[in-house]
Amino acid sequence: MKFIISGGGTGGHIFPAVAIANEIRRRLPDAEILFVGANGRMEMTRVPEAGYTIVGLDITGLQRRLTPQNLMFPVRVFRSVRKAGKLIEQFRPDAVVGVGGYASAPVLLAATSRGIPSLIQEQNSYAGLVNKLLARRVSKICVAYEGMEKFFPADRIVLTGNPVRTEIAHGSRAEALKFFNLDPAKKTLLVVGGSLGARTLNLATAAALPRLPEAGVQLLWQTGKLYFPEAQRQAAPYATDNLQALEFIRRMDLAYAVADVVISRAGALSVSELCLTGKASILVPSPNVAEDHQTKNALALVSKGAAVLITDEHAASRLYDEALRLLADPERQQQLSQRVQELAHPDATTTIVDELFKLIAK
Ligand SMILES: CC(=O)N[C@H]1[C@@H](OP(=O)(O)OP(=O)(O)OC[C@H]2O[C@@H](n3ccc(=O)[nH]c3=O)[C@H](O)[C@@H]2O)O[C@H](CO)[C@@H](O)[C@@H]1O
Repeated sequence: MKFIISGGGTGGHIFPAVAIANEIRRRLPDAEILFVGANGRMEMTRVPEAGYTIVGLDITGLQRRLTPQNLMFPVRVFRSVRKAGKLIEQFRPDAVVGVGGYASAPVLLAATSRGIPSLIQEQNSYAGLVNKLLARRVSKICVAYEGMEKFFPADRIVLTGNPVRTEIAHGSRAEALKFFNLDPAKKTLLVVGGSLGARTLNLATAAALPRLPEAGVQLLWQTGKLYFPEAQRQAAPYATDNLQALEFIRRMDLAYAVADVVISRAGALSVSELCLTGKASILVPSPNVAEDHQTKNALALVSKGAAVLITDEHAASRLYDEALRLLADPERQQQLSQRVQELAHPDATTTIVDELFKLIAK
C-alpha cells in the first residue's frame, strides 16, 4: 500500500501527520509513505528526523500586503499543482492525507481530480483556509472539536480528536533526568511556546529567572529559533541551578515526563498532548492566530477546571506568580492532572487510520 501525507508549516500540522504515518507503518510495516511539504518550512527537517522521506513544493502563502512575492503567487501555485500531479502519477498512492498548511492544497487538488481517496485532518476548532477550500472535494474530514459543520459538509465529518505521537505519553522520568541533566530533588517547570517559540513567554521567563532557584525550581525553557541566542545568554548565569534554554525540544516525551508544571501556548496539538500526558498546565493562548482559536482551545480545558488560563496581555505581570504558586501546591497539580486526562482522546490516531483504510476498502 502507498500513502502520501501532505501539509506542514508548523509543528501543529507536522506532528499529527507523523502520528498518522507511524500508525500506518505499525499496521502495515511494508507500506510506502511519502510526505509532501513546502520548501524552506519546518517539515523539511522534522519529517526526515521522524524517519520518513519528504518532497518539497515551492509554495508559499499569500502575503496580506502587496509584495513582489504576491505577483509570483499564481505561478507558484500553478507549478506546485503540476509537480503534485506528477508526484501522484509516479508514486500512485492508494490514499492521500492532508493535515493543513500550504503544501496540502496542491496535493489534495491533484489527488481528488484523479479520484484517489483523500482525508483531511483538521486540528483546530476554527478550520484552516486550505482545509475549508478543499473540504467539498475530499472523502473524509477528521476533526477534534464539535460544531465543525460550520466549515465542512456534515456527512464527511468524523469526530476523532487530534492524533498525538504515541511515544509522547510514555516518556520515562528517570531517562529524562539523565537526558536533560536535571536534579531529581527539584521541581521541574517546562515552558513551551509552540513549535516556533513565543515572545511573550520568553520575555516573562527571562524576567523570572532570578526567582526560580530560590523556589527550588529547575527549568526547561523552549525558546524557538529567533530568541534562542538571547535566552542562552540570559540563562547562562543560572547553569548550575539547572535553568536551561533550549531552541527546540526533540524529545518532548521526556520533557513532559519530567515536568511537574507546564507553561504553554494553546496550539491544538500542545493542548492534546497536555491532556494525554495529564500535565498540570498554565495556558497562555497566542493572540496572533485566526479567530483567536487558541483561546477556544484553552477554554475547552479551563472551563472544565483542567488547566489555568493567563492571557497574553497579563503574562508579564501574573504568569510567574501563578506558576510558582502551582509548583508549590502538589494537591492542585494532582487535581488539574486528573481533570485534564479526562479530556484526552487516546484513540484519535487509530480511529483516523481506520477511516483511511475504510476509504481504500471502498
Ligand atoms: C502561531 C500558530 O500559528 N500556531 C498554530 C500552530 O501551532 P504550533 O505549530 O505551535 O503547534 P501546536 O502547539 O499545536 O503543536 C506543537 C507541536 O510541536 C511539538 N514541539 C513543540 C516544541 C518543541 O520544542 N518541540 C516539539 O516537538 C509539540 O510536541 C507539538 O506536537 O498549529 C496549531 C495546530 O494547527 C494551531 O493550533 C496553532 O494556533
